[in-house]
Amino acid sequence: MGKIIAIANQKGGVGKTTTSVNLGACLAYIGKRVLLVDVDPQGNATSGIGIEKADVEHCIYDILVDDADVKDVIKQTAVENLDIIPATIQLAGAEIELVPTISREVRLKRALETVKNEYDYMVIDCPPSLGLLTINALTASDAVLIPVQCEYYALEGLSQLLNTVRLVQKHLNTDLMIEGVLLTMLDARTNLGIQVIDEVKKYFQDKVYKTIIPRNIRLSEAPSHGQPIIIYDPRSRGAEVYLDLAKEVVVNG
Ligand SMILES: Nc1ncnc2c1ncn2[C@@H]1O[C@H](COP(=O)(O)OP(=O)(O)OP(=O)(O)O)[C@@H](O)[C@H]1O
Repeated sequence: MGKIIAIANQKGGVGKTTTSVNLGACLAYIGKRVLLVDVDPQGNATSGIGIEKADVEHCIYDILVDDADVKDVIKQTAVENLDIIPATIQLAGAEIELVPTISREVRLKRALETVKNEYDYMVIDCPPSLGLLTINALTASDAVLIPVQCEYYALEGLSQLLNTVRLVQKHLNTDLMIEGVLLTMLDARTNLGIQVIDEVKKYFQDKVYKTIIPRNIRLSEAPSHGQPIIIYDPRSRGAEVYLDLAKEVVVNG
């Protein structure tokens, strides 16, 4: 049975999509069968892995709102072992359209269960909010990975996220675990980065991944080429660290 990991933090621009795409691609690179699930209406994971929006006939919206069969929505990517459930801007309406529907929080869970045996890992890219889309992702997942950007106020807003995780654990998904906290966009030239690392480790202790993602220009260029870093520039520091993260995720079980 595949492990489902939600990449979540309601703060914008902390590295959720970069981590979803590159963790997914690196897990695939080391031979795991991976499904990337784009639950962000911005659809950046979809375009970042090289899927043209114009080529997307069905997307995650059809699964969540119209009960479409997951198998009809999954697309292969150019990366071996890596499939995707794409998102388009149509998904922006789902947050509101789902409100009056039956079992609105468990729709993604039920859908992913139908293909869970076909993958070793499913990685869900969440939107920057704690609405119904993120709740669906947390309800469907075995674990949540929280990217935290190495900047001032890094911990700000995390108590809201942790509160949402606790509510989901209590009411919707008792099995949900905190997979780990990932420090992202570290600028090693500043003392600030080191202070943030200390602060986050004090708070989350052994939940913080050993792998820390530095700021790396190649990581920010790769999405515009529709490629994960492991394909775009396999020798870059960015490729190295996301491969380290994939291995850490596998070792953690
Ligand atoms: N390690 C890194 N080094 C350099 N640039 C990065 C790195 N990680 C992310 N970025 C860039 O920072 C921006 C925000 O990253 P990303 O889109 O992954 O964040 P996000 O949390 O998914 O954002 P949103 O909340 O909008 O969904 C992007 O332009 C991305 O290319």
